[in-house]
Amino acid sequence: MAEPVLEIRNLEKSFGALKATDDVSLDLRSGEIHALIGPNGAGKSTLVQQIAGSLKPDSGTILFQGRDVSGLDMAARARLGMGRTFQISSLAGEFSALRNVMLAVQASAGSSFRFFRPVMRDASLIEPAREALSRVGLSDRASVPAAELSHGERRQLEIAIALAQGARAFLLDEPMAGMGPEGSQALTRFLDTLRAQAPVLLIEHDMDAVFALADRISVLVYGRIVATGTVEEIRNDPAVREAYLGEGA
Ligand SMILES: Nc1ncnc2c1ncn2[C@@H]1O[C@H](COP(=O)(O)OP(=O)(O)OP(=O)(O)O)[C@@H](O)[C@H]1O
Repeated sequence: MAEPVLEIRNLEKSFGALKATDDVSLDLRSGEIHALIGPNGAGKSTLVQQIAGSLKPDSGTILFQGRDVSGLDMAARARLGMGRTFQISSLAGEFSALRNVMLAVQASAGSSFRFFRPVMRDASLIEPAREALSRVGLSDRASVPAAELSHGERRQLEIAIALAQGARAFLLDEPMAGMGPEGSQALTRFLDTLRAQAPVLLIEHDMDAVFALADRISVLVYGRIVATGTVEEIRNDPAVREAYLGEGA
């Protein structure tokens, strides 16, 4: 079995009397999509924020590529290769897809010494940016302004940026949000190819996407993981059906 890239051990987080994260342990292995599902308020966002480093756990450990990152802030974790795309996009809409990647690569490389060099003529930025667009299948959209890309293509562009910045694993928090059925299906096809480049911890309400993509699913209910297993195991788990999926799921 593949080595875990990300390992969460015995994580705890309370808000007053509410245990939002209750002794959560899970891992993300190389080459897999591991989906985290659960009803509204189960604690998915709280867990993602702790993994990304924007919220401090009360106790527990987070290992990334074997290294304890529990004490590191979000920027430090991102520098180690924890990629995260946000529900609110930070793309510059008027700039081309290629330029968005180049600017991000320049920013993450610490660009002050390049201050006077026009970004679009900087060969050291063009190649990695083109390579990143190719890795997400956006090569033929390189010159299109980000604002003119479809919702799903913008997600792909955000992932290209994270890859260009050295992402080794992804935390994707509801990537299908706000998409129609066609967009979701196209993004599902893309995410299916992404696992070969970097494993994905996928938080998603769209169960068609989860069942189509997940190698494993963990089910969170009231802050606790009640089951982890394959799609088949989770579909057939009586406790999961009762707690979450409901009748006829
Ligand atoms: N900063 C906070 N202060 C107090 N309570 C909070 C805070 N953040 C989250 N909670 C509570 O913790 C619980 C888990 O919330 P969280 O947003 O993590 O759930 P979720 O599974 O992401 O829900 P959704 O699917 O609706 O996004 C909820 O009861 C929520 O009200």
